[in-house]
Amino acid sequence: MSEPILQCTGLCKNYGQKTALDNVTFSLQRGRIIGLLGPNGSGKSTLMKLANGLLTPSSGEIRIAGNVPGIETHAIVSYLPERTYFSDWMTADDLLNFFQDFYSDFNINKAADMLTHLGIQPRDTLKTMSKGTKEKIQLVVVMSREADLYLLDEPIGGVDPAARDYILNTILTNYNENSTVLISTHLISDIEKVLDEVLFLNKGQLVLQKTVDDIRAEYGKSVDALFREVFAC
Ligand SMILES: Nc1ncnc2c1ncn2[C@@H]1O[C@H](COP(=O)(O)OP(=O)(O)OP(=O)(O)O)[C@@H](O)[C@H]1O
Repeated sequence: MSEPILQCTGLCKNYGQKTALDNVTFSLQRGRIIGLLGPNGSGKSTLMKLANGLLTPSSGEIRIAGNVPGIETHAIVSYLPERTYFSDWMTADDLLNFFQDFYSDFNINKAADMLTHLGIQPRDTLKTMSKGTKEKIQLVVVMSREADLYLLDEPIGGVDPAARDYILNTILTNYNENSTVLISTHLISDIEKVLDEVLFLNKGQLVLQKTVDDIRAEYGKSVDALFREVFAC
């Protein structure tokens, strides 16, 4: 098997006394779309931030294509954070130019086409846009990079169901067979049709890593149904 695009070994992250990730070990291969699923506070965003080098592990390690997160990995990872970091005065056009300046793998024509398709005006500022529209723009720019690994932290939470389908198709059609997409979400039933594999996190521990096909074959259930059973309150 080829080198994993992402590998965690005994990964732990504490915030003071609070354990957010507890001895997490798994690896992800290239060419897969993977759902990172778990209840509130299970450690999904923490894992995404560690993969981006925004946090450092308390112990254990996380590697992207064999490297510790840093300058080399930023060049191959496209990250959609859980919260926007763009300024309100920026227009959609500004954002495209910003990405083009920052990332040599950014395909500005692809991004512009997607914005047109979504009916987003290039001269509108983020300040005047709805939450869902802002989310769409962010996802468009993140998916318009030719990255090896896309880390999407809650990409469709504020987007209406019709736009969700467009966005999922955008994800499917914009990644190539050597890339991997890791998506954290609570909207499992919307997203499971595009997933190859899922990771279930519970209280910072990895409790399941399986392909969607295996889940259907072994449990006779959808991922959504299995999630509701495993995490029933
Ligand atoms: N900056 C922080 N300081 C202290 N504790 C934190 C901090 N960030 C996260 N935590 C705690 O770490 C745990 C994991 O949080 P994290 O945000 O990774 O979970 P999550 O699975 O992304 O949750 P959600 O689905 O609600 O977004 C939670 O118990 C949370 O309260």
